[in-house]
Amino acid sequence: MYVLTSFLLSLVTLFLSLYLYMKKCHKFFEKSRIPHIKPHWFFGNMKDLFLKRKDVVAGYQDIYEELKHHRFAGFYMLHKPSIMICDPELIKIILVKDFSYFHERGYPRVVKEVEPLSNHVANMTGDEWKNLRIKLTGTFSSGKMKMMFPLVKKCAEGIKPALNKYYSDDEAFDAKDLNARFTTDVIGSCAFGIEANSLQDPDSEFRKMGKAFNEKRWKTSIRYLFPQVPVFLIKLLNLETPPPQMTNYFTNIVRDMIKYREENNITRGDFLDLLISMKNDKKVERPKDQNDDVDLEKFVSQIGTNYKKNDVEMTIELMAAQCFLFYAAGFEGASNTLMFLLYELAENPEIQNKLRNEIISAIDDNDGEFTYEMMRKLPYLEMVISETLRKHSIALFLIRKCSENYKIPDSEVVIKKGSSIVIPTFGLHFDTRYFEKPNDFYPEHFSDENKKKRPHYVYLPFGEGPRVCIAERFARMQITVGVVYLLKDFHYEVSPKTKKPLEVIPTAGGMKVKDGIWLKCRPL
Ligand code: HEM
Repeated sequence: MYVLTSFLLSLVTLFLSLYLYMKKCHKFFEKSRIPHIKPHWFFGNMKDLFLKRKDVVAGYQDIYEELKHHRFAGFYMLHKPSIMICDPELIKIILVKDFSYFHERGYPRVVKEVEPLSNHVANMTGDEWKNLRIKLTGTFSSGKMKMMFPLVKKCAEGIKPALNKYYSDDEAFDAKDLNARFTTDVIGSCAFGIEANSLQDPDSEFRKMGKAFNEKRWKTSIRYLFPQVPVFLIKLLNLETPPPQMTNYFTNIVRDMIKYREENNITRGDFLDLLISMKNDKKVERPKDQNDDVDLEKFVSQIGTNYKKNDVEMTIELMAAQCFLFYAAGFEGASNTLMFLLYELAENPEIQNKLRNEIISAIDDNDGEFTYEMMRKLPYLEMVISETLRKHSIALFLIRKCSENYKIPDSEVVIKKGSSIVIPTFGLHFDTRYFEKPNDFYPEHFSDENKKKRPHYVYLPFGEGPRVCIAERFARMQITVGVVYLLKDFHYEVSPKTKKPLEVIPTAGGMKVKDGIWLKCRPL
């Protein structure tokens, strides 16, 4: 009896302590005088999400719908307060003008000694990030993209033979798998300088390694939940991202490739070449490029001058990590955008036909050749890509961590150092104030006329400000080339195997579609 009473008393005390703690945390917005949604005492504003009554996308959309008429407002992830910025002008101030307060995303720290491949520019912070970002920004200029165009095109030539395997026996194919293999070949060629050949051989070693990395993203989620987990536990529980055998595999490719190129004086015009030239010319702080359309001066002024400018030593490990970036930060974005685009075209045959006509007549007018310059002459394709990136944005939201107490302009509210800021990409992309038909696939959202009508900073597929996606040009080029090669020889339709509605799950790497997207294709 005594044991039972003590047990019950302990339970009640525990529950009461938890209740009082949560209540105290949930006073934050009230005390700060920030408008917010009334929280549940335990779940905060995440009740439907935690009880799986709603998926993550729908859950966040509901929060945005409740908050969207405020310039900024608060919500609680369990006990943790987050501030959502809804006003486009304020979004601009936070992402660009007052960037120096918001230069971090608050990602879990990288332990360089045990996970050197994660030591890439997307994960870096402070001066380390600034110095490397300045150095790498020029490697994604239009001039450099023109150099990489033939490599991407060569990979895209593998799409036709890969698809030919599917239409012959009238079977549906998985658009997710096909585009993942194309993206893998592009990463192999442009970042690592190898022929990955995964379009023809789905079991190629390079594809298997990349696939394994993307499937292991749940480990990243654990690191988000426990950002300060000690190194010995990371090792003990195998939480290194990526795991050691993957680190060895990708680092060895880079090491061997650099040695081979240096010994044989070989250049290919790829990303690795650019890294090698940085390694060998330590004094060059930024890549020199006459053909550069990257405004580095503006970029440097945006990131602020209060940082220690230092040259970066390009070690093999650091170079390997930047090559791996194409997997870690770029893979899901590029391959998913192509997958969703194909799905939307299969669902919307009129759009598909209009797009194909544009592509085929541009190629015909150019003596049957698809060239880099032609990419600018495909306005409808650009609209279709932009609409795909709106409706199927890879990121549910952008995040920033406040690095110093920050007074929100035209308000009395001070955002405390360490607070999380959420910019609701998805919410903005589906807001009828900015996009007339948010739930449709409607490329006219991106006609010149409609673009002019919208405020800036409501369309954010690649983010904005100095921490914007470094590779937007590369990603757009890869997607454009991919779509040209997918459409010029084949027509796409939904099949009885196509799952509707699609089950989309946001993960640390981007949106994932459960069970793939099964389509039918027939040759033209
Ligand atoms: C369609 C394809 C892609 C999409 C939609 C996309 C989108 C994004 C977004 C939303 C961000 C966050 C921006 C912010 O916080 O403001 C980002 C960051 C980044 N992306 Fe991409 N991305 C794509 C492809 C790529 C590729 C191919 C690479 C390859 C190198 C890449 C490299 C990066 C890097 C390095 C960052 C972090 C930049 C920094 O912190 O300085 N992305 N991307």
